[in-house]
Amino acid sequence: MADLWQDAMDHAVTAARGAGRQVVREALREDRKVMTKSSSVDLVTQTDQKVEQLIIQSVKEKYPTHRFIGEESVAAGEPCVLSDEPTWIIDPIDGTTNFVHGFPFVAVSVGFSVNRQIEFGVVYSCLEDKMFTARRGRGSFCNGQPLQVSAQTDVGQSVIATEFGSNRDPEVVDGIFSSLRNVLAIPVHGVRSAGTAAINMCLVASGCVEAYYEMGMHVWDLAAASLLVTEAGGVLMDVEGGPFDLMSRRVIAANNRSIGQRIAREIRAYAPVRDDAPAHTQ
Ligand SMILES: O=P(O)(O)O[C@H]1[C@H](O)[C@@H](O)[C@H](O)[C@H](O)[C@@H]1O
Ligand SMILES: [Mg+2]
Ligand SMILES: [Mg+2]
Repeated sequence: MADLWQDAMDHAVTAARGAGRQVVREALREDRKVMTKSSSVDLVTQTDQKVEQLIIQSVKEKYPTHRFIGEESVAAGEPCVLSDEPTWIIDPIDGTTNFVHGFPFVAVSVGFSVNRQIEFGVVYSCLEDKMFTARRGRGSFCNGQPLQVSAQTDVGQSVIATEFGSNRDPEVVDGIFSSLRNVLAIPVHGVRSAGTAAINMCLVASGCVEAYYEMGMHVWDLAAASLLVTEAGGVLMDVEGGPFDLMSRRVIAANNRSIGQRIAREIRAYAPVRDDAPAHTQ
């Protein structure tokens, strides 16, 4: 059967690869002017803004009725609304801190939802030149090769990915370290941070790490890569073990439910302001 969204997915792949190769990688050769958003450690550059505008413009020309949630557009005051309408969910640079410092994990992330369900996800890891793609019901791939989550069932034989985020509120930082301590003391083989939610989730999809958890990231960090995880056979859940909610800013992505639930028991959960809270949706 013909795939209704194949053209759109092809467009996302071309746009993400083009932006990653021609804009992000080129910008890494030059001085990067760094600006801040919500705090002094929440970074943004002109490259983030340029990539987002390039992708949105190219999509608008082809699909004038489609909607957008873009990280830098929301930062500039655009609403963050996930409706039933076809919506492109864009993180122009996932891993901006990495980008600023030349730490080599930087991704362009493009998710696409219809009826609040992710139809396809595209994550281009710019420096690794890896194109991660997933289409709902049709599997996950890296550079065209199928992906499968790890078969590990013993959490004690697992590697877990997480991030420290950009919230330096002492209570939030204490919670992060308390969770990290508990996870390490399970004990697991190790804990890793790629510096980007999207790449951490692609690592789960690739079978390199068994689970990734974080609180405080946003819908644009998760949208595309969430489908990579499930289409590779993994599961998504809330950090307290309940159903995953794309707008909640909380996630566990795991290779299977039992490892996900085991990690959930160790997390000191908090509730960040949701992406669909009124201040973000007007
Ligand atoms: O702002 P960008 O798009 O680089 O994304 C975020 C990461 O993806 C988070 O996992 C991570 O924890 C950081 O909060 C980071 O900001
Ligand atoms: Mg991001
Ligand atoms: Mg970003």
